[in-house]
Order: sequence, then structure tokens, then C-alpha cells
Amino acid sequence: MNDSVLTQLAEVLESRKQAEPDSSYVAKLYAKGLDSILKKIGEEATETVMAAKDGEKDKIVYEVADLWFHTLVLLAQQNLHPDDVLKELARRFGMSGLVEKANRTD
Ligand SMILES: N=c1c2ncn([C@@H]3O[C@H](COP(=O)(O)OP(=O)(O)OP(=O)(O)O)[C@@H](O)[C@H]3O)c2ncn1[C@@H]1O[C@H](COP(=O)(O)O)[C@@H](O)[C@H]1O
Repeated sequence: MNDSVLTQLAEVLESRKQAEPDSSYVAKLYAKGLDSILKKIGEEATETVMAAKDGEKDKIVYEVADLWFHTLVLLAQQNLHPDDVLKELARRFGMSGLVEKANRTD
């Protein structure tokens, strides 16, 4: 179920590239450009931190959903797909974070 929500949302985000900015929040974000998308990601990350500090579980879920949503908008804007991230997580799966860090080249 969760995978299909990501896939369906990715399809909607792709389709919004052809939409008029006035007709869609996502189309408006695309029209404003990369910096506006990045600004939203920064805001939603901060709101996630504040929700966690407040210890409100419902708010944490709500803010993480906003954060994930805006990172999905970024992926679409960059012509990337959630599968690209899921593949990377799958590659790391089962590998100690310490080993993964030691293998990083960047
Ligand atoms: N999942 C979401 C989603 N989550 C959050 N948001 C929007 O993200 C914004 C969150 O920003 P804020 O909390 O700062 O609220 P805001 O003050 O309205 O935001 P700004 O105007 O300041 O940018 C709100 O406008 C939310 O409505 C979303 N907007 C759209 N979607 C999905 O994207 C699809 C396409 O949306 P449209 O392009 O609007 O049709 C929808 O059908 C949904 O499935």
C-alpha cells in the first residue's frame, strides 16, 4: 500500500508539470522554481524538528508527511523517481551504518 501511494503521487507530480500554476499547488511550486521548493523543504524540516521537540506524535506524522511530500516534489522537479531513493535504501539495507559511512566517497 505504502509503495503504491508513493508511485501514484509521483505520477500526479509528473502530470502537474503540464498544469497551469493557478490550478495546482504543485504546478505553482514548479513555476516558482528550485529555490522555492528547497525553501519549503527547509521549512518543513524545521517544523518536523519542532513537532518532535514538543513530543506530539500526531504532529510529527503530519509534519513528516509535509516534509516527504516536498522532497517528492523536488525529486520530480529533478526528473527523479521515489524508486531511485527506495533502490538506494535497499542497497544499504542490512549494511551497518558504520560500514556504509566508511565506503562513502563523498
Ligand atoms: N500531499 C500533498 C500535500 N501535502 C502538503 N501539501 C501542501 O503543502 C503546503 C504546506 O505548506 P505550509 O504548511 O507551509 O502551508 P502554506 O502556508 O499553505 O504553504 P505556502 O503557501 O506558504 O507555501 C500546503 O499548501 C499543503 O496543502 C500538499 N499538496 C498536495 N499534495 C498532494 O499532491 C497532489 C497534487 O496537488 P495539487 O498540485 O495542489 O493539485 C494532491 O492531490 C495531493 O495528493
